[in-house]
Amino acid sequence: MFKFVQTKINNALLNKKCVNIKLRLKKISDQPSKDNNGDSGLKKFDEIPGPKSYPLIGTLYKYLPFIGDYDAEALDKNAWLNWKRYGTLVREEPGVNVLHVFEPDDIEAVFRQDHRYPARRSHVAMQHYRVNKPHLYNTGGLLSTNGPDWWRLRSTFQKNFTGPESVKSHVKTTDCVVKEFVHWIKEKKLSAHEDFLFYLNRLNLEIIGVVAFNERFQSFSQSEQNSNSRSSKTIAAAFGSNSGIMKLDKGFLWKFFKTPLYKKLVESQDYLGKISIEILLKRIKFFEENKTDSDQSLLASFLLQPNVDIKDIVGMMVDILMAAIDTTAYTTSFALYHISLNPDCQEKMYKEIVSFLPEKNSDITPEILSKMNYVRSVIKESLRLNPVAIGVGRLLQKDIIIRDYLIPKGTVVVTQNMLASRLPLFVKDPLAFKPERWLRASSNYENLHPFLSLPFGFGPRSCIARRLAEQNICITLIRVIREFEIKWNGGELGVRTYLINKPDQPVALSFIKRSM
Ligand code: HEM
Repeated sequence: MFKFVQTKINNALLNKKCVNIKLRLKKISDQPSKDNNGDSGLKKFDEIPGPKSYPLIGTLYKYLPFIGDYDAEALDKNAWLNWKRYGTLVREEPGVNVLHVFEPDDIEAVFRQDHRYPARRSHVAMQHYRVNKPHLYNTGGLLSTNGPDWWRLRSTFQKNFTGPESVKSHVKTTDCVVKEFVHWIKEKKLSAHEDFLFYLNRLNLEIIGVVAFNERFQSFSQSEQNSNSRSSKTIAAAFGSNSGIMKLDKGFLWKFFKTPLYKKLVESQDYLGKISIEILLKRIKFFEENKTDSDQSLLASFLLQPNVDIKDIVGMMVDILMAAIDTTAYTTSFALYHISLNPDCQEKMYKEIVSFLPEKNSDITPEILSKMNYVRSVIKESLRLNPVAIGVGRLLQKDIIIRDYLIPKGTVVVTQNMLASRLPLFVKDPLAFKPERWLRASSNYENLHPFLSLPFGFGPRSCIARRLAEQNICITLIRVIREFEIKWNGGELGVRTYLINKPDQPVALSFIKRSM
């Protein structure tokens, strides 16, 4: 239904928007120029259209049940209402000044004017928790820290994540884990309406366990499926941390007393901290007794780095557990959803995979991965329609100019990439799943705006593990489609936003074994 209404309104808006976009393509200067009277000639932030704001509560009433028509867990739908009602730039004041930016040219302008230490206003309560534990943490961690402290962390750990050789070195171990997973699906005989997300979470815990820490959680074993097991509690603690972040960021009561949501965050962070320290001590002991080059994990590379602070490593380990499991499991869920609903795409994928892996058990190598163009375009297309983040958030470190408006330092800018990626103004037939639009060699290639789909963010603050995450998803899809034909058993899959976009109903799939 939502899809239908969206398409109708999109079409009605299309002509108007095309005229607007041509009229307003103006060059953006870095600094506001002032005339002799000191008047910059720029419009004020308050003049940007948006819902009415009241003293003290700002626009928070829009999120209240019965009174407001925004839903704190449906940010994609709020974005849609904002775009429909107010246009390309929308001002909101739910406690802080927020600017929603919808068009790719404007999104580009935001990033082009970003500070050298791009900042986000998120994970505020988690930062509060960590800085109050100075025996364990030096900072709030990479996710929540801003300014020079953030850069110190980022530059310490970046090369371990992003170096092409380092990423490739994880292909073999990841493939081993995924092969086991595929074997497990064959044995398990999943029922048609079971939620496959439950198992994708386990798979991604297992993958990040070996890649990041050289640690197997054995989360598919009988005992680990128990809700009290280490795997189950780690997955729950990662979700428990992530799911409260957005609401805690909006609120402030937790600063004065421990609200139930803050308590949940504390419990989850306590658990992730405990697990990280146990693994860290185990690795340090291992290195004392063995040669270090037998361990290719990220943690080994952190420990081998000169002058690295052990408390920064603990923070990084907890951030990895928080950032790796849900994001990758949700992205894989949406990719499987789209593939299963588009049999032609599935067949093309299968043909490409078989051409590189003629035997089911043939090894996946970095060279093979680099040649799987169609599979990679499937991932891009799925992330266009279903990015885990609705867009990218930035806390402005200086005044910037967008479309003749002066946007003051301190404003939270949210780029609305998910919504923009679903508008016919920027993409042909936007709600259709067409991986070919990403393939230069295809007649259906579209030269999409480079700032339209940004599932991993942009610039120096973008996802530190992008290559690793893409590689993990690619290996998972290759192994699943090589082994099974998949079918979708559910309805239209939407999202609920708990910081990131989670499937709003069970990921219900059938797996039909392929004969060869
Ligand atoms: C499909 C999977 C993933 C997606 C879509 C994703 C997406 C994102 C996005 C949108 C950001 C914010 C970027 C920005 O502000 O410009 C981010 C940041 C981050 N991601 Fe990922 N991510 C994924 C997987 C992972 C994994 C597997 C890890 C860890 C192993 C990870 C660790 C991080 C960290 C630590 C940051 C904060 C970086 C910083 O602030 O400097 N992510 N990710």
